[in-house]
Amino acid sequence: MNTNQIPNLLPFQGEVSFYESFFSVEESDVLLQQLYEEIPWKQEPIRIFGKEVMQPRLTAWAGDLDKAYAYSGITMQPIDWTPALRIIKDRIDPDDRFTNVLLNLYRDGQDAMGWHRDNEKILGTNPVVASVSLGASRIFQFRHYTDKKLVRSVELTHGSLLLMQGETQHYWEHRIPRTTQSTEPRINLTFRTLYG
Ligand SMILES: O=C(O)CCC(=O)C(=O)O
Ligand SMILES: [Fe+2]
Repeated sequence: MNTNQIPNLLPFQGEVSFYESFFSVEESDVLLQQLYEEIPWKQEPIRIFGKEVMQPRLTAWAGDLDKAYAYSGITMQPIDWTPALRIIKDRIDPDDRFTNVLLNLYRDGQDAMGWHRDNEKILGTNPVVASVSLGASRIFQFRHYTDKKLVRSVELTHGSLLLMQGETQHYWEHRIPRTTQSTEPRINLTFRTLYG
């Protein structure tokens, strides 16, 4: 992927590029519907400060079947690539660098994801994360890990691709805040490489 002409959304200490219409509207409509139906979406509990709470969204983990994914006190067992996932992966990852994808289904604006970094050891030192969004537009925010007042925002639209790389996961947290604006579902796919 050639990212040379794309501006960096972060001012320093990381690289984030955004491709608004990576997939056409027609293609995105079909992929959204297909993923909605073919993925075994589940609401999973996570542990936060020792307490078990349900995640405010549905999730799934797909790709390399040898690679379970452990985060926030849960371990997700992978499902195989589905037809829609293969179509998306072939388009964003022709060199076959990513081993797996984490899927999130935000049922409406009340579903969200809190501040976090994608910095699990298994992702290596400078993880490359490719994030595909389908369905309702949602605001995606970055905030600097030590200067929490330093925030950058981008609207993740239907068919968009956001690429996080370099030192991003060391210095910046990200989240999808709740909103009263959006009532339609949104599916997000974050492609990752798991080492080992
Ligand atoms: O839904 C999104 O755009 C963000 C997902 C995310 O940050 C993650 O899966 O780690
Ligand atoms: Fe993330």
